[in-house]
Amino acid sequence: MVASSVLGFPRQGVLRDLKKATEAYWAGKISQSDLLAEGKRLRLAHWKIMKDAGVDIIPSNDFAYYDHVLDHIQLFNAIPDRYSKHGLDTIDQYFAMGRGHQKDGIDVPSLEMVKWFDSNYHYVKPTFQDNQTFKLADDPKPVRHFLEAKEAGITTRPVILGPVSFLHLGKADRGQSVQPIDLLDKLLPVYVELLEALKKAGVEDVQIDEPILVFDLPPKVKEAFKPAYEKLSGDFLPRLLLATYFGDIVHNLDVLPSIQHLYGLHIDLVRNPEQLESIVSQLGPQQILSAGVVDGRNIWKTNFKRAIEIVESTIQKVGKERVIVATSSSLLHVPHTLDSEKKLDPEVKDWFAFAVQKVSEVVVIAKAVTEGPAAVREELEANAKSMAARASSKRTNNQSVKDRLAKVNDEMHNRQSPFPERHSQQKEHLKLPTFPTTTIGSFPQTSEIRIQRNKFTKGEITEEEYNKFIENEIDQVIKIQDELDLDVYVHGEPERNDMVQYFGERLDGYVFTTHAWVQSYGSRCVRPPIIVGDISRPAPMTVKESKYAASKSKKPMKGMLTGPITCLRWSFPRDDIHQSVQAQQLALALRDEVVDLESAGIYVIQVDEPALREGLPLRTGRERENYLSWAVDAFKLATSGVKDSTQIHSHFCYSEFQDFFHAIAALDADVLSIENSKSDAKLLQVFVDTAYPRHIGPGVYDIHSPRVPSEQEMKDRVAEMRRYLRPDQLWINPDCGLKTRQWKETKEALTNMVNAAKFYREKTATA
Ligand SMILES: CN1c2c(nc(N)[nH]c2=O)NC[C@@H]1CNc1ccc(C(=O)N[C@@H](CCC(=O)N[C@@H](CCC(=O)N[C@@H](CCC(=O)O)C(=O)O)C(=O)O)C(=O)O)cc1
Ligand SMILES: N[C@@H](CCS)C(=O)O
Ligand SMILES: [Zn+2]
Repeated sequence: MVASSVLGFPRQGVLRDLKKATEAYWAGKISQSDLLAEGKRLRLAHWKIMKDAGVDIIPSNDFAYYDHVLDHIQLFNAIPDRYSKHGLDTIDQYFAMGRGHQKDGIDVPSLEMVKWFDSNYHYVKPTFQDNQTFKLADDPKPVRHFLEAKEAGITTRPVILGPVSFLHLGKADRGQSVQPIDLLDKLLPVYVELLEALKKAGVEDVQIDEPILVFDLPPKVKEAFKPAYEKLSGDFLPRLLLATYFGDIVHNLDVLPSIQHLYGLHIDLVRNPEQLESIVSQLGPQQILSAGVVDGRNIWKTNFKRAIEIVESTIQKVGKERVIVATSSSLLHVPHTLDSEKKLDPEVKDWFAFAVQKVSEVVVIAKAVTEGPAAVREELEANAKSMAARASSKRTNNQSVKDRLAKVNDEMHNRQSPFPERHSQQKEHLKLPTFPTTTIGSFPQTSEIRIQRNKFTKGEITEEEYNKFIENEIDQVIKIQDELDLDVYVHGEPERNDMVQYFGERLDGYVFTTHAWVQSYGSRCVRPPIIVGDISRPAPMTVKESKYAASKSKKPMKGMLTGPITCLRWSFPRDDIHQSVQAQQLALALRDEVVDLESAGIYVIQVDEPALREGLPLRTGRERENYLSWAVDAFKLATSGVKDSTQIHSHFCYSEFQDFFHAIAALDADVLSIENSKSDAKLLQVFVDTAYPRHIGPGVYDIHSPRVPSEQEMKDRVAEMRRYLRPDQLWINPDCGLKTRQWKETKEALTNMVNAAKFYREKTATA
């Protein structure tokens, strides 16, 4: 029999129940036990969905209140002193690491949070000390959750992050120099202890994730697998199925023979079906292959015919008893259920599968290969019909979009003049002081804004009333920026539900959902729009609000757009045409918007590309350069239609550019704002090494945390930046937009930020 398996399930629940409970707990509206009870309810509900669907191998310990990597930090007691010394309750200490803690006399910023591989999910980075020790938590969560499921009559396979990935995905704490992988010997005994405890609780198999095997790894990290997995195997421990996802592991094949004593291996055959042959050739004679054929990263229905062919070919190679049919990765990255979507056009709804539907898909595929296609004939026929309908739909063939694309030429990718000429015109035109201050676009999305938007969506208020409300919000935001004395203003983005969803809702070729939420970080979720066809812009998308704001402000107003790559990456993209074509279609739509903004009197335009980096293929080499080439072209196509005197900004909320700086430079943006407050200012060295000529605003404070940094902290940060950047080059801004913050902390933090900028402005003037 071929077993079916799911690598992980979304945590939030049908209506983002976990988000609501967590935020209510933070706000002091529910108790700790209420929150824990809600977590338990959700876990049980999700296990039951999988059990009722007939899944053979159901995951546990995939649930996390904030982030699963953070769970492991606490599980192994890799908790920096600054969090452990206050005697906080376990869960509060956990949230303090995730989001910072600033109350009851405790003031500690969060740990760094970064992208999980090439997804839009963020994990909390393990942060190690030179004298790091590890200790297994009392009552370890993987054991507790396994027993919880068992009590409900559900046998699960716990998921844990493997020791090599846990270390490699971490970093040395600020001021420390330890190389995380050197901590392996100290960490392994704690893994053994955990596995022993799991075995004692009745666990037979564990899914141990080592996703870093998809990267190009330093030799030292590669060599760490052998000793690690030797120590983690033995009759006294559960059997281990090592899981990889989001890429192929063929380049790390030489690691596999060293871990032959593993029970099995999981590989992603959605991304890289071609790796099957090589992997199978390295499997030991008894080892299981878990074939990831149901996409954990996108919402398209699985093509059963294709998936069954892959599984059948695996069976031919290793035999039925050694194959598992699985999701390609955890389903964390897809929304909960399609059943909640009552407004989707039935034509496209028939093309989609969310987590609940994907759970059934693995069961159908496993049954098809176990019992033969006749056992699931109806499902196979319906699936073939959906595939055919999608392939022949009119949505995917818009001739006018194709015609316009054919006319794109090189000239359309370049600004009229090089930067020095543009800069002198912009200087004349905008008259900005040194160390100009600005924000990244969004101001707090208050519950009042969300309530009014919700009322408008439901038809409870008219468009006129909603527009009036938005204008009033813009008025307020301008008044506050006047009071703060910022230099380049923004309109605050009150009309936007999300920086990608908003554009998806205004472009042809997209559909959007009502409940299809996906966790982005902590309690924050996004509702990615879905690209179903060729993209075009039926009408201006942002001009009305920006024009209104500009008419009310005395300082330059920055127009605010989401760039083509970010629109692509944070949507669910099509899988029937190359992403470069989708990016080009988006770029042309945005180019029209940029030109329309300029015509409306907006002379500073920011085109956000925070997703540019996460789109980088995970391995270095030709594939990466190819991506960067079309991604940079898309940005330039979107932004090059304006005059020299119009200043193009771009924004990235990450600080690691080292591996693709040439692409950032090639964007030719007049001003870049980047995240920098939580990373080492040394990362700015790349701007020095490359003699980067244009302007940069490295964020001076972290916006993910409610904590307000003092004026002195920001001055210190600016002082560090000044070691790398020329005074005439440096802008002062936060790390990212302020939509998740409250007004009180926003005003306080920005006051400190503007004061820090003024301090340096005066100092430079008198020097
Ligand atoms: C900058 N980032 C973004 C990423 N991806 C995106 N797609 N967008 C981003 O901005 N990736 C990297 C980072 C991640 N950062 C964030 C930051 C903030 C959020 C966030 O705040 N998400 C919100 C949801 C946003 C949204 O769409 N809001 C809707 C309201 C929807 C809603 O809650 N409706 C209620 C009813 C209304 C009410 O009564 O409040 C309901 O449906 O129940 C809107 O504004 O209209 C979040 O709350 O999690 C995400 C990623
Ligand atoms: N303009 C957006 C960028 C977020 S990455 C914002 O300010 O929210
Ligand atoms: Zn950002």
